[in-house]
Amino acid sequence: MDFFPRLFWTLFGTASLCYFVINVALGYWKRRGILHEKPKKPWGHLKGVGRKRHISEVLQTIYNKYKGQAPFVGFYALLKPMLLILDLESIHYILLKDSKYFMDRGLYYNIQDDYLSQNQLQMDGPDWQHLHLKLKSLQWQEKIQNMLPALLKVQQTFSNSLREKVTKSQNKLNINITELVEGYNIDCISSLAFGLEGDSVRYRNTQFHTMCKSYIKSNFNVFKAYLAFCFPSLARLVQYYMYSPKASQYFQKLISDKLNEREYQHTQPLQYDFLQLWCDSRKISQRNQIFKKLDNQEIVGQAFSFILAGLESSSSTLACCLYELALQPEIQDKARREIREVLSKHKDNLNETVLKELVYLKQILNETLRKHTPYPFLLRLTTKDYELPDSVFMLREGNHLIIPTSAIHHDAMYYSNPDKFDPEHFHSKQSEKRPVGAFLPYGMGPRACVAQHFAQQQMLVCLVTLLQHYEFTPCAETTIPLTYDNSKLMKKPKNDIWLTITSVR
Ligand code: HEM
Repeated sequence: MDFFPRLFWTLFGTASLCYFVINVALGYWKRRGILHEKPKKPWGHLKGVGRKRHISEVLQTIYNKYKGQAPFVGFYALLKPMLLILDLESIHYILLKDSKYFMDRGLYYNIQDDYLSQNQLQMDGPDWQHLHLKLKSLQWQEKIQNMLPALLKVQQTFSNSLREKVTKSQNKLNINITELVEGYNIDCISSLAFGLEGDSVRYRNTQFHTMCKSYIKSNFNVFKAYLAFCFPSLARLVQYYMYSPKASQYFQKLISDKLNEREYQHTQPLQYDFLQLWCDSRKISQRNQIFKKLDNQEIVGQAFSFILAGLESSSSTLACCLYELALQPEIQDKARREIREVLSKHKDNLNETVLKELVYLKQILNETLRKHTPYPFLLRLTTKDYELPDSVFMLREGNHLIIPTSAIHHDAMYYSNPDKFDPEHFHSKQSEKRPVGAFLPYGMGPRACVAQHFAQQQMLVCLVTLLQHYEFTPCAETTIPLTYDNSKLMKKPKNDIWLTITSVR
């Protein structure tokens, strides 16, 4: 056959096959008779996401359109059918009561070829359960209080360096808040999880800092990552990996050196930290055969989860919080008054009791997590066919579920005037009235955030340090209103937040 007819039939055949595959894939909810949002070919419902729209906008639009009509509604992430859960009762069953059917997230991980993916956030099935049991046996949630001194040591360095910087500029300067709080969080991670002290206000370009910002491989491609999410077994077969081998090697070597220092040279840190907890666990587990000891690789994965799960979420929350306080000085003043009163009651000794008594500051933090929910949705995979109680609705094995936390946090049924930043939303009288599941910034159930208490402590300590001594106001570089970076799944400000910082007495 001549070249042109052959080319024509090849193109025609490929186009027909694509058309067929797209039609079959995007007809899934129709074939199952499930209420669904009509998809646009071939994007499903993701048209413009990543460029013009943030994923949370799409989820909120579908949530607002269908809530009250059914417990869930079907939609498509490109060709992948997904279910958006619409009511709090179903959420309660999925995350908590019947969580055994929804223990997985269905994210891609590859223990053999991508060591850093061996972390609690990404792993599923027996791999996750095995690690989860080992970590649970360490009772680390209970031990987090013992780590406050280590956290306060980081805070002290941060506070001293910042004071020096502000004093040098005649007590007032325009500052990149995003960088400032991110630096504080990196110092917390490097010190508590990797045993490496940092001082980000003075030294920003350390190797640790660079690796925290560049752990994704340089030729990362969103489309390939999407394919790995849809076809994980195939992706493992072709040894697909996401993390930069350089970052992987760096974190592995760092942890292995630090573990050697602590285990064989017996260099105990002055303050108890996560690395010491993992280190000690190896001695305990040698005696207790029920739980096998954590190996180096698992410790690297745990330490890395501080960066993967904790860095952007905490940094974005702190930056958004200071932005909101700069726009509403009366709320900022009230927070400062509370911090000063509580601290002076405890002779300026920042401790667990002080953090407990900072009721209004916690309202502010919760309001930030509500309005700027860093993880705008939770993800679950149905691992067994499941009928929602008292209904005719069936979730099939393999269905991916999305719980739209950000949309729920903006639902006027649960929060009056939801677009306004108002810490009174979390006044105890308001919170008590709210149903379970209406505030889920850290998720809920067995796969909820493992570090919720630690993250809250870390953010409160930072806010106390900043608000006690400084006032924050908008400056010429402040972008108002704040918009989110559409290219991220997380809700993270698009532009760095700049504010004027002024020393106050
Ligand atoms: C503002 C701060 C933070 C927020 C809002 C946050 C939120 C979340 C959310 C929503 C999840 C998923 C929950 C679910 O699916 O039900 C999660 C999981 C997780 N978070 Fe956090 N997180 C924060 C900070 C941290 C920090 C500092 C760490 C450090 C270790 C951390 C470690 C993890 C891990 C390991 C998981 C996976 C748990 C599992 O699947 O077993 N998070 N977090």
